[in-house]
Amino acid sequence: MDEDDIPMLVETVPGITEAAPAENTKTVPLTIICGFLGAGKSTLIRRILSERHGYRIAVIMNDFGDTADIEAKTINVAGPEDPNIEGSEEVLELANGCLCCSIKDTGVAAIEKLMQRKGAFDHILLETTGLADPGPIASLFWQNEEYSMGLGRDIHLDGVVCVVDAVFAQQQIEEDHSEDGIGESLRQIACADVILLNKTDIAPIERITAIESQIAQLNPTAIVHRTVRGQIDLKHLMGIKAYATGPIPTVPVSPHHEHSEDEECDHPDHKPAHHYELRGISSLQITCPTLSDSSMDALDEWIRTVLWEGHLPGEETSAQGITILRCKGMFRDESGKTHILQGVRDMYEITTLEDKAEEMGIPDEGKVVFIGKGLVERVRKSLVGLLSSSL
Ligand SMILES: Nc1nc2c(ncn2[C@@H]2O[C@H](COP(=O)(O)OP(=O)(O)OP(=O)(O)O)[C@@H](O)[C@H]2O)c(=O)[nH]1
Repeated sequence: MDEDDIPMLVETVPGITEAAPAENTKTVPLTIICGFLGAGKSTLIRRILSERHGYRIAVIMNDFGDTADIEAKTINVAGPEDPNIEGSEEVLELANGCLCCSIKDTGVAAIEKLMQRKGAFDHILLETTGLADPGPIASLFWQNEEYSMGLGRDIHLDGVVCVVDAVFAQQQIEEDHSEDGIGESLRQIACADVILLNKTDIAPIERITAIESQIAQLNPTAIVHRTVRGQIDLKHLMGIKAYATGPIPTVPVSPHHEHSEDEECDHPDHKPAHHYELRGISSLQITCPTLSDSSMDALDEWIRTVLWEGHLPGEETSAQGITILRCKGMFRDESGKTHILQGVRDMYEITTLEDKAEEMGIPDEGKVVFIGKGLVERVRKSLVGLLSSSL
């Protein structure tokens, strides 16, 4: 979709999903669609906007960050099936300025206003600019105290989808330098819950498998789909509940994520064979035994210290600071309760599953995954030591 194109609300088969007034009890899921310049975000969105799928989807295009001098964006809401397409037009204006501030101060309110006027959507897609770091945007939309009590009470973050260019991703990661040396293309991959490895029609197979294995090591929690022009069943993008505090699927581990002999093994007794790191970004994936109350507290303190202070518990500061971009986890306590860890940047929460884990098919063995910078062997050892002390 060109910059000047207007995003539309798709209202496919009338009658299947009539515009309903926003219910107070139901919040609308929001998916952030990120991806580096030219990866195929707009192609994906255009496809969603023109496809008959029966959902009312609001697409919010956001080009903030591409230029400091942003003109007010207009969001045009219309249904292609609507005979009064002209009449159903509705325009929202988002404030100028940086992406985060705009979303926080105006964007969320604008979306809610839109919902009040047009009825609740089934889903909201927020397409970010190719140079955006989705982390701060995700933390803004992730339900938390500030938002559930204020703005964003009608919206919840469903997940972050990253479109990756199978042809150029590796080159982009190499060339894309930002101030802290990580680069936005890498941050986007690190923060994603679902990755569409796009343009697989024109990428050589060796390149596809190479970037797939790179992604698997950088972000083992992301589910990767190969796509051509964003062709994918929407169920893989929407309603994925990646930030759910209730029942969530186990941390996904696809076959190529499983460790082989020459790859790193999570078991505390096994020494890691190597540590994969790109521009300082890597992932830490550790098997979690059943935890005692004191181990639960220790894990909570470990996470708090690492996320909020950027160093390990017991260390004053770390010469090599730790920055967590995303964390996920699931573990059991001695009473048999299952706990879910969700985090983005320095925000995290650990919630207890109300339902019985066995009934939901959740495995006994827990797992925690951290993705970020500075996750060196010392950090791994610290966490493995903490978790194995409860064995
Ligand atoms: N061959 C091929 N071309 C694709 C595919 N997906 C997108 N393209 C083309 O790649 C170019 C960039 O796609 P866009 O959808 O505009 O990418 P974008 O991520 O929105 O780009 P920016 O808005 O600049 O960040 C366009 O010419 C698309 O037609 C694909 O799977 N295969």
